[in-house]
Amino acid sequence: MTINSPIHVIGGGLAGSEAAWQIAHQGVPVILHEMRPVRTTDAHKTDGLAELVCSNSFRSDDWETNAVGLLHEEMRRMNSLILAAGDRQKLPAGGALAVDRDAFSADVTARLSEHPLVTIVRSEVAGLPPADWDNVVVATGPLTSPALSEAVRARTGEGELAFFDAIAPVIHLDSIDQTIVWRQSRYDKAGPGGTGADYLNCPMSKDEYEAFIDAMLAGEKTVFKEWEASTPYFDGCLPVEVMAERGRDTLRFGPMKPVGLTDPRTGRRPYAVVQLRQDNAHGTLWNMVGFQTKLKHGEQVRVFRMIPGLQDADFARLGGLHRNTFLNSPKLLDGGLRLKAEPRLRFAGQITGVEGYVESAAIGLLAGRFAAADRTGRDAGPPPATTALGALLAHITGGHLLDGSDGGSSSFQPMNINYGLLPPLDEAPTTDADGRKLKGKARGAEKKRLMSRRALADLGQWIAAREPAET
Ligand SMILES: Cc1cc2nc3c(=O)[nH]c(=O)nc-3n(C[C@H](O)[C@H](O)[C@H](O)COP(=O)(O)OP(=O)(O)OC[C@H]3O[C@@H](n4cnc5c(N)ncnc54)[C@H](O)[C@@H]3O)c2cc1C
Repeated sequence: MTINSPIHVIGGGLAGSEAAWQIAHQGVPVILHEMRPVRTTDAHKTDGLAELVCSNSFRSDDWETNAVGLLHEEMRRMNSLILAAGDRQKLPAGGALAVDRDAFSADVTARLSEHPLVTIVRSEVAGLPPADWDNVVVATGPLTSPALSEAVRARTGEGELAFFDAIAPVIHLDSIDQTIVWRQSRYDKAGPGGTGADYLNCPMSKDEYEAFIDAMLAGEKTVFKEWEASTPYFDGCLPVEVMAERGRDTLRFGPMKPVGLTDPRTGRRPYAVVQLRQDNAHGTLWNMVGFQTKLKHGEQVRVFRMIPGLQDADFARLGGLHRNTFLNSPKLLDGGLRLKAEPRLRFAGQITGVEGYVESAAIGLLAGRFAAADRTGRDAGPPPATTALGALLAHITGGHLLDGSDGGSSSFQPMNINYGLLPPLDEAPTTDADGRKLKGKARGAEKKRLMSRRALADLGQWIAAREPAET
């Protein structure tokens, strides 16, 4: 293969469009295969590239104190098509970046159609790509066509490609009240790789438990979309409120069972327990074990803050349950997003286990650059882990802790970008720029500011070392 042999990108959504753009921008020809309008998904309505299937918002555009805003800024500095089109087609939306969805999709479609190195083919890739496609980016999204998802599942192994996400909330460690929770594994069992004190435990008295069950039963839930409802709940993925509906004690004998745990404050076993398990290698994020839920987001915050120790919880991710095709990426993909078992196939977008328009496009950006670098022999390398781009990549390719100790084969579930994915600062700030002592929210905001500045400085150096022309 020569530098003029095309790279194939499958799927012209947020990730595939960005990947194709990045590849072409590196001077490599690219063929973008999009199945719409020949075939479509249950959510898409048009034949436009990068169609936004639901909200028209890319969320906060504040790069200083919001992680998705930081990701926007990093992508702008990396010549992102999705961010440039978003900026061109933006609508007034306060601090958020919201776009005119039709104009945005038309803009992306036009830029790619006009690019001399991009060819757009409107057809489904209905199985693994032909053997002579040596460099492929698969960006077919949460609603990948059945023929291709079956082929990927056959290649990756049963159980390594999920068709539903069952997301339990994830909480920032520094918002958990350490005077109430304690570290202990059930019966102090160390298990493989554990210490016997691997979980954070939130104890509940009988009254607290009863009030919690009442709140959960009364809480407003989201409903499945019509096409999602035909798929039944999977074993082990029952929403916590559905379990509560089956009997007031079901949770106390299920995920909230207190057996093998002793509250050091009382010396006794509590009436019920909510367990939190470490979610990332940095140890900054903890997920609520067994708490996948369809409670509305506002209700989750209200109800879950009733749990002792979580009264001030800052949620990095709230729970949910959706149709969603995604890989067990930390196990299957290498650091360059290639399938370890078949490195010609690289994955991008939501199918890699990131969540959201911007995150999907961000992984498309990296996959496109990595694919082009393979072709040209230039060093793409991963962006520093201190950047939002690098942190997201690190999370899906290994930073998330794969955990089998609760009996599940994988606890990997889709993730939005958040500051908990970035390595903590060497030293947390105690004073502001004027030397005033920082407390509470102001301290948290200053921490984010410092992490954002570190990210952009590190990204700048990384870009300068690789692409002097772009600095
Ligand atoms: C119903 C729904 C609502 C969502 N709402 C939001 C939201 O409001 N905000 C948010 O941030 N995120 C939302 N998401 C999550 C997610 O960020 C988006 O789905 C996002 O579009 C994912 O980007 P992607 O490029 O990975 O996939 P997509 O944008 O879905 O792109 C995949 C493309 O691949 C094509 N394709 C699929 N299979 C094949 C094949 N075999 N051959 C050729 N082409 C193929 C599809 O037609 C599609 O164009 C939602 C997801 C769903 C399913």
